Amino acid sequence: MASDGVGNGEFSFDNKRRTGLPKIQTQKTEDENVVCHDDSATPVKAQTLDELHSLQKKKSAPTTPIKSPHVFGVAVSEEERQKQQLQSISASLASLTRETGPKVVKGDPARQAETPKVQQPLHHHHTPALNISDSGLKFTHILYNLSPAELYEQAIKYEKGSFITSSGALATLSGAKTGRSPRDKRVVRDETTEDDLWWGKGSPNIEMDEQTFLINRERAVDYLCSLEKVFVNDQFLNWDPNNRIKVRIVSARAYHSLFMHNMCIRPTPEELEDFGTPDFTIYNAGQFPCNRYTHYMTSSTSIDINLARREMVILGTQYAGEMKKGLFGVMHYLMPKRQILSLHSGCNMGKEGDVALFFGLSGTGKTTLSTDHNRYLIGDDEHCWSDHGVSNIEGGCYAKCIDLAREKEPDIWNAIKFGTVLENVVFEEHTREVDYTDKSVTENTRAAYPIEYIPNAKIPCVGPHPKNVILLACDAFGVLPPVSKLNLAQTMYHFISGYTALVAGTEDGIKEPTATFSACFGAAFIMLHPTKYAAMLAEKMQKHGATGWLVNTGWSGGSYGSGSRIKLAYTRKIIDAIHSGALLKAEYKKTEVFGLEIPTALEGVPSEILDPANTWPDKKAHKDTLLKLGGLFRKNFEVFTNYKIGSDSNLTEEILAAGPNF
Ligand SMILES: Nc1ncnc2c1ncn2[C@@H]1O[C@H](COP(=O)(O)OP(=O)(O)OP(=O)(O)O)[C@@H](O)[C@H]1O
Ligand SMILES: O=C([O-])CC(=O)C(=O)O
Ligand SMILES: [Ca+2]
Ligand SMILES: [Mn+2]
Repeated sequence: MASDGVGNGEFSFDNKRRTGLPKIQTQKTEDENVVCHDDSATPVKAQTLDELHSLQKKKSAPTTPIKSPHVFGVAVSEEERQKQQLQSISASLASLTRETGPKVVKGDPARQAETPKVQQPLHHHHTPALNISDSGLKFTHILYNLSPAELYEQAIKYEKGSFITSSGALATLSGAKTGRSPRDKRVVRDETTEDDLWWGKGSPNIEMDEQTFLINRERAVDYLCSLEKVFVNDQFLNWDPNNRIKVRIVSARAYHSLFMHNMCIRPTPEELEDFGTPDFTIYNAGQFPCNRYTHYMTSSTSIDINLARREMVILGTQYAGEMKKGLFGVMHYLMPKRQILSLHSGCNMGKEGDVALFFGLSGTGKTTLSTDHNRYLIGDDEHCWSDHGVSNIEGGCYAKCIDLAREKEPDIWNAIKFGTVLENVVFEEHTREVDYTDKSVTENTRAAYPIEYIPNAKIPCVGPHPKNVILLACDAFGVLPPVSKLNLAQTMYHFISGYTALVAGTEDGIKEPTATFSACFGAAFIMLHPTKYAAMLAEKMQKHGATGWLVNTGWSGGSYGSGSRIKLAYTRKIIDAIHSGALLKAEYKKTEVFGLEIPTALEGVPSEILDPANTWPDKKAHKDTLLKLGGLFRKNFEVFTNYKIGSDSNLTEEILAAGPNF
C-alpha cells in the first residue's frame, strides 16, 4: 500500500517526492487579476469530431432563402421553392425520347452526411415499368452555382491537371482542344433561320437539321445524366437590364463551371431566387465525342446551336471558350432583332465619360488595350450598342497570357489570383510559379477572371454612346501605319473587311504571314449577313458623331521576320492621344494605295515610325508588300460588292470606293 496516501484510498501525488520539471516563473503583469489565458476556459461546443467539423460551416446562400419566397404574389415555402428549382433542372436534363427528367438531387455525392433533397422525375406520360432502364433508377447530383472555393475543391479532387498556382489562380487543362473549332460549329436550319441567318460562302453558319440536333442533344444529355454529378450555373448575359438574357450552363467539369462563373454575369442571391426558367441552355458534354455516323458530323467534335429550342450542345471539345463564344453567337442573333448592335469589341471609358470601342480579331489587342489603368473598363470582348449607349454582355475577361509581363500589363497580371481560371499554362512543379513564356501546351494560354478583378472596372458595365471606334489589326506584313484616322466610309470598309495577319507558327523559322479577313471582326460569331451589322454601326456612328481609327498593333520596319512588332508602349501612347482628342488636331498626310490619313507627329512616338514607308530599309520590298496586301483586301471584298449597306446608296458607293486604290 502506498504510504503517502491520505488514508482514504484515493491516490494522489506526494508533492514532496515529486521530481518533475521546475515550475516556470512567468512575468507578472501590471494587473495580477487579469484573466488567465488558459484555453481550457473556452471549450468547443461539440461532443464529437463530426459535430466540431459541422460547426465550421454556416449555412448560406444559395441554399438559404433570402426573403420570404413568393411566386406570382403567392407565398411559397422554402421547400416548395427548392422543389421548383430542382424540377426546372430536371426538366433541363430530360431525355426527349423517354419523356422524363432524371432524378436529381442537390449537393455533392461525396458528402453523405448532408441528406439531399430528391426530385422525382417528371412523368409527362404514364411510363410502363417495362420501359424503365437502369438510367431511370439512378440519381444525378446537381452542384448548383457553386462558389469559386467549392469549385476549386471539386477541380483539385476530381480533375486531372488542376492545380493552385503561386498567385492563387486555378491552373487547368482544356484537353486535346486548346482553341475553338469553328469548322465543327453547326446551326439548325429551319423555317425561321432559313430566312433570317447568313448561309453559304463565307458564313460561319454550317447547317444541320433539327433531327440531327436532337440526336446530339440526346447524346449529351445521356452522357451528363450518366455521371454521378453535374454542375449547373444559372447566370445572366448583358448588363443592360432591359435586355438581359438568363442562361443555364450544364457541364461535367468544375473547370467549365468556374470559367462560366467568371465569364457570365453573376446573379445576386436575390436574383438567383427569382431566376425561374432560363432563356438559353448549354449542354456541355465536351469530354464525350459526337458520333461520326451521325449526319453532318465531320469530326468527333460538334458545337450545335438550335435557336428555336434556345439550346446549345457541345460534344468532343473541352475548350471553355466554346461556351463563351457560342453564347456570343446567340446574342448576335437576339440583339439585332431588338435593333441592338452586338460587337466583338473591348470597351472603356475615360474620367469625362468618353467611351471607346476596340474592334479586332483574336490577338490584336482588345483585352490588352481596353485594360487601361487611366480609364474605366466596361468590358474586354463582347458588347451591345443600343439607343441608350453601350453595355457589356459578359461579367468577366478572357486575356491571352502568352509572354504576359507584370510591367507591361500590370492590371491583367494582378487579376491572376484566387478565383481566376488559368488555362493550359506551364508552371514550376514545386513553387507553382507560372512561366508565361512556355508554349509547351499551347500558345493560346488564357486567364478568365471576373471583371471586378480589374481595379478600375466600371460596374455596372454600361456607358454612354462611343466617341471613338478603334479598329485593331495586327498586320504581320508591316505595311499598315501604326495609326490612321478614318472617315465613315473607310471605317465601314475596314469593319466589313475585318483584317488581321498573324504569323502561323514561330518555331520553324520565318514563315510568310497569312492574311485573315473576318467580317465585322468576328465572322465566326455573327449570325446575320455582315452588311446588317455594318449598316447599324454606320447609323450609330453617324448619329452619335463617333470617329473611326485604324491601329496596327502588328509589325513595323518590315514584315514578320525582318521587322518587329510595334512596342506596346507606343501603341498605348497612340491610344492615349485618340482618347484625349490630341490626335484629332494633328497634321495629317495621305498614304498611297490604302489612302489612309496618317499623323505626321505624335507625342511619345518616334515620328519616323508613323509612316511605314520610312521604316522599311528596302523600299521596293515595301511597295511590293503594300500592293500585295492591297490585292488581298480587294479580292476579299469582292463578295460584298453586290450588297447595299442599309438604305443609303451613297454610303454604299463610298464604302466600295474606300478600299485600296492602285
Ligand atoms: N503593340 C501591341 N499592342 C497590343 N498588344 C500587343 C502589342 N504588342 C504585343 N502585344 C500582345 O498581343 C496580345 C494581344 O492580345 P489580346 O488578349 O489583347 O487579344 P484580343 O484582341 O483581346 O483577342 P481575343 O478576342 O482572342 O481575346 C497580348 O498578348 C499583348 O501582350
Ligand atoms: O473565343 C476565344 O476562344 C477567344 C477569343 O476571345 C476569340 O477568339 O475571339
Ligand atoms: Ca480578349
Ligand atoms: Mn474575342
